[in-house]
Order: sequence, then C-alpha cells, then structure tokens
Amino acid sequence: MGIMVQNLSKDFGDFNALKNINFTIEQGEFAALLGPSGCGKTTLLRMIAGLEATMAGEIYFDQQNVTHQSAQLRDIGFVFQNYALFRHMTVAKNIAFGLRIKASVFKRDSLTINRRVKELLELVQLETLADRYPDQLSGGQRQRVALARALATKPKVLLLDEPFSALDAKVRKDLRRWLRNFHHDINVTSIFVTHDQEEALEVADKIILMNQGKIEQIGTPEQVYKKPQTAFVAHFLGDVNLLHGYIERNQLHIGDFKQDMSTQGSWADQVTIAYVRPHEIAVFKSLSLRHDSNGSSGQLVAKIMRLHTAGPTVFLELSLAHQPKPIDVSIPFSQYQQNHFMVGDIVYLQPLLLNIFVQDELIEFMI
Ligand SMILES: Nc1ncnc2c1ncn2[C@@H]1O[C@H](COP(=O)(O)OP(=O)(O)OP(=O)(O)O)[C@@H](O)[C@H]1O
Repeated sequence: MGIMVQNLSKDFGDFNALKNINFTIEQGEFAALLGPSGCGKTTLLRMIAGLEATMAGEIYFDQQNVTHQSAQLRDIGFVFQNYALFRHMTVAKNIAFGLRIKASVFKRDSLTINRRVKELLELVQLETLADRYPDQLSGGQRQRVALARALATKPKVLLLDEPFSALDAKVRKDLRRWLRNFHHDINVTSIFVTHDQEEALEVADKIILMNQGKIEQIGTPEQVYKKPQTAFVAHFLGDVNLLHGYIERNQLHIGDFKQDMSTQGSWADQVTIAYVRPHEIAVFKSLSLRHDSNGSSGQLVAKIMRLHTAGPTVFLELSLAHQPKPIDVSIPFSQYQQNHFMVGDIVYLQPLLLNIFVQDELIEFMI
C-alpha cells in the first residue's frame, strides 16, 4: 500500500512540532524518517498510525483518505523502541496475541492461528524458541518477536519506532542487516524512525530527513549523502570538513585550489563555504600542476598534524593555510604505506567532490 502525506502540521499548545509535511512512499518501499532528537519523527509516525490526532493536512493510504480513521481500522503493524512483549506469555503466545484478539474478525480457529504462528516464527528465524519467555531471550531476539507479532495479522503497513535503540552496537548492526533482507522478502510498505544516520543509510530505500519539524530533504541514501541540498543535511549525514573560499569572476577559490564555475552559469562574486567528506579528498606527496578537464587546477597545501591507522584506513588530521580549523582526511592503508606519510609532512590536496553553499543554499555540486 502506498502512503501519501499532504500538508501535515501539528501543534502541541504553542509549540509547532510539525510544519507542512509532504511526501509519498510507494508500495513495498522501506522509508526512514531520520533526524535529530525532538525533530518530530515519532509524532509524524504516530499520526500515520492514527495514534495522534491530525490538526491540518491529510494522510492517504493508496487513494483512501485515512486522516480521521481510527488506528484499529488502518491495518498497521507497529514495533516500538522497547520490545513491549508480554512477560508472562511465551514467544508463541506473544505472536498469537494479535491474532486471537482479531480471531472473531478473521474467523480464525486455533489450528489456523497455530499455523500462522509457526509461519511467523520461521520468518523471523526463531522456530526453536517458541516456548521461551521474553526474559529468556536476547534483546535482538525479543525485537524479532515484536516484529513477528506486528506482522501476525498481515498488515499493509509496518511502522517501526527506533526498533534497535535499546540494543548494543554489534547486535544493532546485525539486526539492521537482517531487517533489510527481511523487508526485501516480505515487501510490506514500511516506515522506520531513527536518529542514526548510518542505520538509515544502510537500511532504507528512501530517506526523509527532518529538522525542527520540517523536511530538509527526501531522496535515496545515495542522493542525500552525495547531494545534500542544505548545509544541515551535509552536516547531519556523516563527517564533513568545512572549507572557506570565495567566488571571483566565476572562479571558485579555496586556497590554491581553483574551479571554473562558468559552465554552470554566471555567479556573483561572493564568499562561499564548501563541504567535503574525509574520503573525498585526494592526498599527494608532491605538487602537481595539471589542469583537469572539469576546470579545476591547483591544490591545497596542507601539513600533517596527526595520523592514526584503523584497520584498512588511515586518518590524517591536516592544517591548511587560510582555513581556521584543521580538516580530517581518510586514505586507504596501502596509499599511506606507498607514500610513507609522516607527521610534519607537507602534502597537496585535491577535493574530489565538493558541495558548495551560499547562505545555507546549495549552489553547486561537482566532481
Ligand atoms: N504530547 C506532547 N506535548 C507537548 N510536546 C510534545 C508532545 N509530544 C512531543 N512533543 C514535542 O514535540 C517535539 C517532537 O517530538 P517527537 O517525539 O516527535 O521527536 P522525535 O524526533 O521523535 O525525537 P526523539 O528522537 O528524541 O524521540 C519535541 O520537541 C517534543 O518535546
């Protein structure tokens, strides 16, 4: 089932928690609502579920307007942050719970219910744990039971509110990979709330990135990561370095690095801020005077202040002339070995991908 949200707003007293939210999620898509704490993700998810009243705007499931429909009628499976399993019930009984409640509606007898529970246990790969109680399970297993329970009645939409937040980092990582594959198999339209950018980038087909009750950007993980439309998105999605520069006569200058901007139009002379990710900077031991076909020339001169290796990657902290703060660059270990980089070395940098902003608006994107 596809979901469409139109002009949705929500106030709590004087506080404007959601401001004119618009997006669509296609049938079978896995969307992440991503943003910092307090940006309105849970409120939005609860409104889609029908657990929070809508003040302005509309919610459609396929073509049907469900804005004022009760949660029970929306045919939704919900997985919460904390597992919310019944402690006095076994895994199988927890999963069967929703089915038994709805048994009269679905005309299900015990045999049908047991068959469905078995099916769900297989789906979440917990067949052998049917008779355990929640206390006898790991956090990851409990969350899989919660997922099976949410899916028991074959909902058309699955909503997950920070489903992994109570788990430790390793289990969290394993479970999100598992969920990605699992979603691929079940193909239920799903929305997943998280404040963890890595999680959203790894799991979701589509990311809806929010900040202070508004949507900053919607796109695939690759689009939001590589083409952030606002400075907030660039900052929020992973490590970025900030480089101060200026445009003069249609040429961008950052230190000795220059980029011709005239192919993209005509630019007023102005100060700019460019964002570049640590792995999107090439590091050279000696100065190269080449002019690239994309109109860039020159390199940024930098000094290695610190370096440390972490498995296959080496992290360099570099200070640059005319830049107020040092920047971080990551390179493959093999390149570090070949070049014998050492603290105190002077090196030459070439940005491979720059996002340039003028007063928080993205004006240019290039490779
Ligand atoms: N019932 C309520 N009454 C008043 N304010 C509320 C209520 N529920 C949420 N808020 C406020 O609305 C804003 C959005 O809250 P929400 O829980 O949706 O954020 P969130 O992005 O899910 O945050 P988190 O990641 O911390 O869970 C917050 O500032 C919160 O304090």
